[in-house]
Amino acid sequence: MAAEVCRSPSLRDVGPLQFRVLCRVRFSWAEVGQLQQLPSPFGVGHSGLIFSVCSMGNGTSRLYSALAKTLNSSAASQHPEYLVSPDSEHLEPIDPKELLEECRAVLHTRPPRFQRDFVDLRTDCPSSHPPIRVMQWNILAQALGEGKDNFVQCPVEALKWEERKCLILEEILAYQPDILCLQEVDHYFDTFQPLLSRLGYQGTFFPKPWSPCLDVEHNNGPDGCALFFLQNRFKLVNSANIRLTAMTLKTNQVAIAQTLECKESSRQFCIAVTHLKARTGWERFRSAQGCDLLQNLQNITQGAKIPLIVCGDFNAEPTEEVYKHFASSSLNLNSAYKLLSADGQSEPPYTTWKIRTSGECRHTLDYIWYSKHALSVKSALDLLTEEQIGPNRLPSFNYPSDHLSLVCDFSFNEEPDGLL
Ligand SMILES: NC(=O)C1=CN([C@@H]2O[C@H](COP(=O)(O)OP(=O)(O)OC[C@H]3O[C@@H](n4cnc5c(N)ncnc54)[C@H](OP(=O)(O)O)[C@@H]3O)[C@@H](O)[C@H]2O)C=CC1
Ligand SMILES: [Mg+2]
Repeated sequence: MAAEVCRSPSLRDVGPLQFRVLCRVRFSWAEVGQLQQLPSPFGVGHSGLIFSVCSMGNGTSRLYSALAKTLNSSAASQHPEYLVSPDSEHLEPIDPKELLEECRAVLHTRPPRFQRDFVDLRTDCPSSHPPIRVMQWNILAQALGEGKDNFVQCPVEALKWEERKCLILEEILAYQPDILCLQEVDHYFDTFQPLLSRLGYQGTFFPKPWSPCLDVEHNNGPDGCALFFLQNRFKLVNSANIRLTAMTLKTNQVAIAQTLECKESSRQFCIAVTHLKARTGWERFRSAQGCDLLQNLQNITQGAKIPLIVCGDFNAEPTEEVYKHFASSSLNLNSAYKLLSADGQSEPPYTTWKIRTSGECRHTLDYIWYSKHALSVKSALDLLTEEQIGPNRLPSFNYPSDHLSLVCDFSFNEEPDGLL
């Protein structure tokens, strides 16, 4: 194996502002065998890529250094390279405004951002503490967008990572969520973890065990779920990386669940992110994965004693069984985006809209579930209109993913005892 440290500027990858230290690792298939013996924080993708599956930071950097020393340095190879954890300890904080300006400079040839507004949902529940802003977003894995998804009306130039990542960052910087729940992240270590840590977030990544990204030539590693929270607002109480099961079988889908404590109020809550199995024909499988996730969340919230927020691309319309399991769970959950409808009972008409070879795919698949007695939704970001999305649908030069971001502001209800 050969390990080398390379330095590269930030946003372009990524611009002149920042300076990054990255560790680049190359290893042979023989070494992949050795890597399989490693303890759980590390995993090996089936194309021979190494990745860490635990929360990043100093601990992982140290683990990585230890790993590098255990491998035989004579066995250099021509096998795929993968960028492992950058050492975020040495990274300077970034001013979000400066990063936004850098993103806009990269995007100067693109059409302007779509305007989306927060809808005030007026709860009669005043809170003395600032709301908790949660963003749910399937950001579209770069390898899947370029190699698998077949977005037939989307020009390949619109998918260029150097610009698309700026559109993703711009969306995050525009809404400044306190908590960010992402799916299809295949640029965690080289983009989101280093940049978001410099914006004050603590991140965790859990890749899919057999990510379809690894089948794509020139992939950037596996895709998975990522969860980020602002360190100045929350303290991590505990964290669980969950590989979902279906009828007791281990599946390729994952979730992250973390218990956080608000620094202002000392109130605790659990936040979870997941991405369930896609495609028609897999409805029962998704339902079983949902049941497994609910069971895990029952245990983590001590039988619903701790308020819960679950964000996900469920790959299921509201008519599906998995949706009904969540809606009728003893965890007492409601789906936040229903509150945007006139009667508060209907999900939005779409959260994803794309054109594949099979035709137009317009579906409601993404949700933010919350403990309806313990939490209130103060406001929610409205969705893009059909006109904004345009005739070629998503992704596009204006919007980086085939899924829309969902953003909600939550507050704790005053007297949740016994009502969770
Ligand atoms: N070697 C092995 O033993 C195994 C390998 N694998 C690999 O994993 C892949 C499947 O993984 P799995 O996690 O089950 O994947 P999923 O079926 O859940 O889908 C993977 C991704 O494909 C996107 N997708 C959904 N519908 C379509 C479509 N019609 N066309 C193109 N893309 C679509 C989904 O995006 P969205 O959620 O946005 O809809 C999703 O991110 C296999 O193709 C294989 O490569 C899997 C298991 C075992
Ligand atoms: Mg997708």
